[in-house]
Amino acid sequence: MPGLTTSIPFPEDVPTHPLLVVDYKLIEAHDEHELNKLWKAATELGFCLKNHGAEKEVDGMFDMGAETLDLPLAEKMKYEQGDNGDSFGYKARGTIATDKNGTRDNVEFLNISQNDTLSWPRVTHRTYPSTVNTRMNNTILPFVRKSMAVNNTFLSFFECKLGLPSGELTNRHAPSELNGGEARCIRTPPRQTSAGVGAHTDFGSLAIVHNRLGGLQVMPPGSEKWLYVKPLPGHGVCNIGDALAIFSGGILRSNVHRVMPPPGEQSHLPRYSITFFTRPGNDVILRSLKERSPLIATAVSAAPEGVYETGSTAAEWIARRIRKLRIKNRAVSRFQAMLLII
Ligand SMILES: O=C(O)CCC(=O)C(=O)O
Ligand SMILES: [Fe+2]
Repeated sequence: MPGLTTSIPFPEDVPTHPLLVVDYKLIEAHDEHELNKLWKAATELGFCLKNHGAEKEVDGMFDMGAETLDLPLAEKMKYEQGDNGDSFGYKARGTIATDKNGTRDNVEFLNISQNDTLSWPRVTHRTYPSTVNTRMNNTILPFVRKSMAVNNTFLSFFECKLGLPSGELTNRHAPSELNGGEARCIRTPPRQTSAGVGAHTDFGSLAIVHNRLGGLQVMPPGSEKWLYVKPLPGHGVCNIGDALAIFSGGILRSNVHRVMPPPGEQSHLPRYSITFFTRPGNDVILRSLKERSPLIATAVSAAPEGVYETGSTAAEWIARRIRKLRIKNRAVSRFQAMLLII
């Protein structure tokens, strides 16, 4: 079980940022102290989640991810996401940029759509390698369902705290609609020296990241310093994405994070992570819900004009962000720029 390797401990001497730990069992029990902690974390820097109930499913996802990413490259390339802004499928190494200079990444992704998982064996968006298909019912579906339930609980809670009518957030994430929600496995080869995933905020609404090795880093607000998040066994790391930041007029914070090689001796191991992303329905317009909540209206009025009015649907927003990352698209635009100069 490659993702489960804990034989080399996280080093003691690297700077870490201790995220707040939220206990999902207490959230389900409406424990006031825990709910306050969740709200604080969601409006500041994200949090670690324990007792999420998907521990067994997460282990299965690490196995499924490793089995799939171990397939021959030619087989995986049949499912490559391409340069048009699609996320689902396989992302080969070296296809996206990790910084402004266009430095190529060194990670592979396997992205499995929430819609495809729920409609399996009917194809909603695309097909997947055989190692995914054989695990769809017994591994991926239970993982996706449990992760959706956790995120849905959070969305309902945020609705309430933001003073939104019930359903304003959850209905924008209806599983029956086409959406960009996905389960992701990332693999970084051992002994890397540069970023695996460059600094970013997540495109969608909520992400739960599970990892066994270090590598995930956050930049706390008001700081210029990257700090590792030390993986805690059985815990997920929850991040708010851009869509929730926009809906809430910035009250919910999408935090900046990146993936670096695991620290110290852990860098000798391949690194796997498993993430579930909840994203709004494809046709949902990304704009603040200021008409639906006085609290959000106040937050928006204090922000520069128009920052929470993207004019984009969730599908356009995500596709644009992914297209921009793909090296090929950058190469084309540099070439076009050259033609313009000549
Ligand atoms: O691998 C990780 O720890 C985080 C991955 C991540 O941030 C992402 O896929 O958006
Ligand atoms: Fe991320």
